[in-house]
Amino acid sequence: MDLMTHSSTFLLPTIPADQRPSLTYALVVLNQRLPRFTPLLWKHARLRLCADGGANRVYDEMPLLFPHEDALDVRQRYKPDVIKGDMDSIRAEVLDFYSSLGTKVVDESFDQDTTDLHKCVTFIRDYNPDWNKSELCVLVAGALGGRFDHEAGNINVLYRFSTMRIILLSDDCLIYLLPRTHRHEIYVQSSLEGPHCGLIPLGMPSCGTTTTGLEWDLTDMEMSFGGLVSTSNLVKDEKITVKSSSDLLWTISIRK
Ligand SMILES: Nc1ncnc2c1ncn2[C@@H]1O[C@H](COP(=O)(O)OP(=O)(O)OP(=O)(O)O)[C@@H](O)[C@H]1O
Ligand SMILES: Cc1ncc(C[n+]2csc(CCO)c2C)c(N)n1
Repeated sequence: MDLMTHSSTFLLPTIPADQRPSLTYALVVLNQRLPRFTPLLWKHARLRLCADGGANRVYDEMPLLFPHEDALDVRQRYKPDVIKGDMDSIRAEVLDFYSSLGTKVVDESFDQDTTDLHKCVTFIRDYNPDWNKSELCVLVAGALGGRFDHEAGNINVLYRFSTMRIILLSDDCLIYLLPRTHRHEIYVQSSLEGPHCGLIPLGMPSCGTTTTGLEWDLTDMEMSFGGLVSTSNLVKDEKITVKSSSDLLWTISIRK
């Protein structure tokens, strides 16, 4: 079984040259209060998208993160490459502003069956055939801590695109999928994340999950909703390992 390694180095100001693995980041900004570290994610990303009303957030809230700078300067500096969605939330002035700066606008108002995040992930997946898909990582800002139907839709995107690396982020925590096809090593950036963490068997039970590096490790344990779900667990070691018979969600808190 192949190994997949994970590390939240995108939360560091500069990504160490020896980071495991070296990833190409794309950022999707959703229509939720911008996490405070959004400018950092923006800097690391090679492609920046706003999902529909996410563009309002960049327009309204990026200047608030730089209170000593002129708002227009900040808006021009943080220009999304793409705005994609069904366009029922973006304000006309925001659309005009970014269109005039050259942002690509993809209006998919005809599709009322997939979410704006889903539409953005499709764009990223198909964007550059030269990008190695296993090294592509989608960071999603503002994915958690809001309306529960949206949160569930955002988590569903992890399952719909289970072969892509996608990380849902809020100010408080991050979530990603650990596919059952791999064994996993998670290198914890302990100055930035932890100690609280969880392993959640959403969608399907796990017949057997084994971990190392946690306060409450699992040894070939069954997990399911209605049965065992590992919440309020704690990171013990710098390296966590996980092997499971089913896909699991991994979540870890982000330090304030
Ligand atoms: N409160 C929220 N919590 C979590 N994610 C959100 C929230 N609001 C929006 N999002 C995410 O941002 C994306 C864009 O938001 P936007 O408000 O433009 O979507 P929408 O489909 O128009 O929403 P609505 O259901 O209100 O019509 C959504 O697809 C969703 O992924
Ligand atoms: C069974 C079912 N439930 C809800 C929706 C609504 N919906 C889901 S995604 C989306 C687009 C949001 O930008 C909308 C309106 C649907 N189509 N099918």
